[in-house]
Amino acid sequence: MTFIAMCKDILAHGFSSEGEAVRARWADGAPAHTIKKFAAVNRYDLAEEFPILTLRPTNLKAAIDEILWIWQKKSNNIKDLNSRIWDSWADETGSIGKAYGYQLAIKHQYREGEFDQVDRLLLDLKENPYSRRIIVNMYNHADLHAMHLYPCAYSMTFNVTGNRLNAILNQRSQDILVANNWNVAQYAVLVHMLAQVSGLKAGELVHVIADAHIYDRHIPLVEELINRPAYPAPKLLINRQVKSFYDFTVADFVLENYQSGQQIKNIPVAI
Ligand SMILES: Nc1nc(=O)c2c([nH]1)NC[C@@H]1CN(c3ccc(C(=O)N[C@@H](CCC(=O)O)C(=O)O)cc3)CN21
Ligand SMILES: O=c1ccn([C@H]2C[C@H](O)[C@@H](COP(=O)(O)O)O2)c(=O)[nH]1
Repeated sequence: MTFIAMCKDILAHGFSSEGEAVRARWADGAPAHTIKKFAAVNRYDLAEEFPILTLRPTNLKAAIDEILWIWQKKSNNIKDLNSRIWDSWADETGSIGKAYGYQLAIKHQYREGEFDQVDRLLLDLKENPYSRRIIVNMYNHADLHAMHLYPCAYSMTFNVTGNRLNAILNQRSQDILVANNWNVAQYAVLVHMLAQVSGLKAGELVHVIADAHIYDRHIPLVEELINRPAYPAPKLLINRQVKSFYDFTVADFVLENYQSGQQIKNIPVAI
């Protein structure tokens, strides 16, 4: 299983940041050190199975809500998000700065007219699916100074092979325990959504993680987690009536037979 193999690799061969100056902090102010691996590359065949972790539950509804917040609502304000996961990075107005959804709402001039990056993507998938130029990129240097946290999952490259929509998710940094299951499941759902509204089938998701890390306080939790039994992948059911990307809601997704281990309660999140 991909997650277990990656964690074993990081735990056994990871490089420790002890002794280095690190940015992230624990709630008590202590530096949040990690052990990390450079460039974890994981492939998920979405035609084969839905890649959601079964060692512990993932709140898929909340993960989809966040992906819709970024890609569909194109919002950077936690008032438009139904979970509290971004609270620590929001200012008094609820904004997380010019990050994620803010970037996807910006309109750009193309030869075909003015579009934001999501509308540009939807147009390409319908009209020019075999293009090798279908990229969505949120890592905008001009605005980094105004982002409360630099985008972690920052770009997607789409590539259609036959009738299959494949995608590479580029992530510069990942908190493996808190966010790997979350990011993989939500981007897998995004590929399914885009495929459905473009008359395509979901193909492969390739997740490239430049800095794949386990925080020091997560090490015993990960060691326990990866020794649990895994269960067969559940089935993701999607409302096939939805024809427009902008019509999807969290209610259009149902996980059938999601069997998993116990939740790990109160995982500390480095800020
Ligand atoms: N250190 C760190 N790790 C992260 O994963 C992370 C950040 N910082 N900063 C910004 C966002 C916030 N992210 C988060 C934060 C918390 C959860 C989390 O607690 N998820 C729970 C339940 C969430 C819920 O039900 O509302 C889960 O079960 O997955 C997920 C993603 C991902 N990102
Ligand atoms: O979608 C996300 C958002 C954030 N993260 C993690 C990765 C890092 O642990 C922190 C960000 O700290 P940096 O020092 O900016 O790398 O947030 C994630 O895994 N997934």
